[in-house]
Amino acid sequence: MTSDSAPLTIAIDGPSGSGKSSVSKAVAARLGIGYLDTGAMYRALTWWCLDQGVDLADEAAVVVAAEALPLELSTDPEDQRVVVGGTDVTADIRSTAISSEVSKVATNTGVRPILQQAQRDRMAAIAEETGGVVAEGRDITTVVAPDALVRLLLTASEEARLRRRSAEVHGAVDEEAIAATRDQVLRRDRDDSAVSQFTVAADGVVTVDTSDLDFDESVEAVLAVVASLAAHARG
Ligand SMILES: Nc1ncnc2c1ncn2[C@@H]1O[C@H](COP(=O)(O)OP(=O)(O)O)[C@@H](O)[C@H]1O
Ligand SMILES: Nc1ccn([C@H]2C[C@H](O)[C@@H](COP(=O)(O)OP(=O)(O)O)O2)c(=O)n1
Repeated sequence: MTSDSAPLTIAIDGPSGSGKSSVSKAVAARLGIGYLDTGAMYRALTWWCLDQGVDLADEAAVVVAAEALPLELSTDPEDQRVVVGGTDVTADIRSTAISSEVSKVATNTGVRPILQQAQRDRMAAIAEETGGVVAEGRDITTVVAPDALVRLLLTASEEARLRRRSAEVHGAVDEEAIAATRDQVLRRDRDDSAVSQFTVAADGVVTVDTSDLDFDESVEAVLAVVASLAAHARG
């Protein structure tokens, strides 16, 4: 925590497979504060559009859907739940089907400000409720929360990110599994880079490269940066 009143706001960006979601959840749990998965919001909107028969190429229609998105998103880092229009889509939004389409929504420039404002509102509510928030995504350190106390870019080599996502999605890291993972990691990051800067740390953003760190070491590395910046803020 910083001073008694100021909430501990932590923004973490990075490419696919860098460990943002899992490390952010572990950090939030260790600090006893809430968690916001902004990627889940883009994924939930993608799922909602497909469920409602909205053409993802019809940018105006997707904006209308974004404004009416009936999204319930858990903020408990240890109990992540995503519900859209009463349907639990926690698992569905992580499917390859959604991963292969989500960039169409994420690169919709009419959608972004709607979700970015919703993310700011949710961050403020979570911080108020729990004393702080860890929010992760692609543009949190640069657009959504550029004034966050802690701003981190979590990155890793392409090889490490492909291996991690392949193990997670396919349960294997052989050549075939890695090849099947390339689109949802490397192609998606290329598409996403068109609307967010998350490959190079912006001014004031600390880079944590997890290429050669295991999961626990990654969590400890992030917690060390948080402790250092929080102490500095206390003066
Ligand atoms: N440093 C690490 N070493 C090994 N595996 C990791 C590491 N960080 C995350 N993982 C694993 O890699 C996979 C992808 O992590 P995730 O948090 O979903 O990444 P992102 O949210 O950046 O796409 C998950 O199965 C996660 O447990
Ligand atoms: N703040 C954010 C968060 C995610 N996105 C986009 C980029 C991604 O392709 C999708 C899904 O994000 P998600 O964090 O779930 O993706 P990864 O877990 O990093 O693979 O949404 C974004 O544009 N801005």
